[in-house]
Amino acid sequence: MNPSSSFLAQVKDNNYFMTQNVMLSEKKSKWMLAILLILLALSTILLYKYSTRKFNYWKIRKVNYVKPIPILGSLLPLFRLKQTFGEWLSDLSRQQKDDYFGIFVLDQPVLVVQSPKLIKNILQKDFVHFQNRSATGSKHDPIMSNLMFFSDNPEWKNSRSKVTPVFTTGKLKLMFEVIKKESERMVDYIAERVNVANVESKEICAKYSTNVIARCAFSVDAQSFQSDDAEFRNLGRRVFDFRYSTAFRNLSAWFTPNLVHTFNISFVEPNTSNRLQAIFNEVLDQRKSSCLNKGSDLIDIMLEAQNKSNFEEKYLVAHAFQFYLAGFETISSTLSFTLYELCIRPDIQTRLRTEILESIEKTKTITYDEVAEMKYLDMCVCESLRKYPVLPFLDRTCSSNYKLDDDLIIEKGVPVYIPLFGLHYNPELYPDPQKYDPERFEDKTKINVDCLSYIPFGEGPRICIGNRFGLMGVKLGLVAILSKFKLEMSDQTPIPLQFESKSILLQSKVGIPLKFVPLVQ
Ligand code: HEM
Repeated sequence: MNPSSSFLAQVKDNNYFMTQNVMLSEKKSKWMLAILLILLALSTILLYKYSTRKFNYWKIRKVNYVKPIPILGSLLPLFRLKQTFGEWLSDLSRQQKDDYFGIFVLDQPVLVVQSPKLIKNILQKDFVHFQNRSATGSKHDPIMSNLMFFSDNPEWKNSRSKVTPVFTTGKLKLMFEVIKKESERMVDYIAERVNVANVESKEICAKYSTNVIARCAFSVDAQSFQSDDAEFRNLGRRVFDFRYSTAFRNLSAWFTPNLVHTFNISFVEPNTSNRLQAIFNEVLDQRKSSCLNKGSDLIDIMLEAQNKSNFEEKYLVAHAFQFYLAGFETISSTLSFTLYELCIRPDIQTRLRTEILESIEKTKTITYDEVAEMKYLDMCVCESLRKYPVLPFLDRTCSSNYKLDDDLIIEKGVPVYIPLFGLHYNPELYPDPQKYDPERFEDKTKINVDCLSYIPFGEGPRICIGNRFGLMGVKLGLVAILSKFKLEMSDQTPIPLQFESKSILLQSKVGIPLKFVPLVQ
């Protein structure tokens, strides 16, 4: 055979084998693709079946409910990030006229109770069935799992009884002086920014509340007014910023408690949490080895409690942590929302300032008792907390079957949400609810008598433990600011105010820019 024809035969053979191979691998790929598609279809069907398996829950019980979709349940509007969870629940309350209705948080049936009478039963009268929240902290995280907010009975009851003595009137009076000093620092800081348009008042309030909490819970001077980069303030920014990862952590605590435990999703990002713990441990060690500051702050009060009873150190850290988490954003938001309303309602601002200045004029100083006696100040703060309840919904889990009314038994394990924001904006309870009107609280004896319609701090045995401390921080901040400055709107002061949809707490989307004008020019 001539060499060129043998070469041609070889090439032909090779081509033949190559074509065979290509055909074989094409066949293989097609099979693989088919198997993949079948697996995908099967898992989609399984996922669909699994995520919708409880979707008849409310129908069977003849409870009106918000139609769910697979995987997201009733939460689709929230994923569009147009509203906060509190506003969404409030809208639902307006649409659903019944005393209660069902929703699905992903695949979990949840009962939303909006009748003030039934709310009173759940939070107070029949508390024994609703002692725990549905929100949770990861059980693998020694701090989060021991936060009072997230703990279940009996641990909760034990912590609550240990921490309650921190907030007696005597102790609050001691903390009053510490807070007053911080309010004076805030005034000095504002004095350097007067007559300037669009000063970010929310940031000023956050610096103030950070200093207050750092002093009262950690005995640390946070120095937030000295530097924009102060460590404590930065840690606070990271806990409540508007990043998607923060939203994921926060929302998981309420909406996917099982995943929180399985994947150890911490409410606070681990770096921030570790740093706060390290600071607190340092302070604790210093305090144990010194005899300074006895009895004036949370650490001393808790060390005292530890000496009296068996109080493990991990609880001390968790309580200081709790103080920081629960206290700093709530105080700064309530204070800044009040500044916002006062700047757009100069008549209310003037009336409040008159009360404050008259009170200071009498004694030339500000005392705990005087602040407690300022009636209009109290009315304004109450109205701020009605319009801006920082935690816009409450949650409980039913711990044993409970007869809600003649038509429904709430089963053990079902979460119950109370749409606090919706309640506070119900026009039947609060006519013209968008209006900022402190007169609603002229006579507080009429509020919450037979039912619960005003609950910015929650209610019942799990009511906010720091409510008097929080009110003191907000009121002292207002007294300090209004006795020195007039508040005016700036071109960027948002009207109406929009809330940040990625935050579980009520926060303004764009901060609260306004102008401070000195009273004495
Ligand atoms: C204006 C300020 C504040 C507001 C509006 C506020 C609001 C709330 C609300 C709505 C709850 C849930 C209550 C419930 O489920 O019934 C709560 C719980 C709690 N708050 Fe506050 N809070 C404020 C300040 C504070 C401060 C300053 C502290 C700490 C020092 C604090 C510590 C707590 C704790 C530990 C709980 C959980 C109580 C428990 O489960 O027994 N709060 N707060």
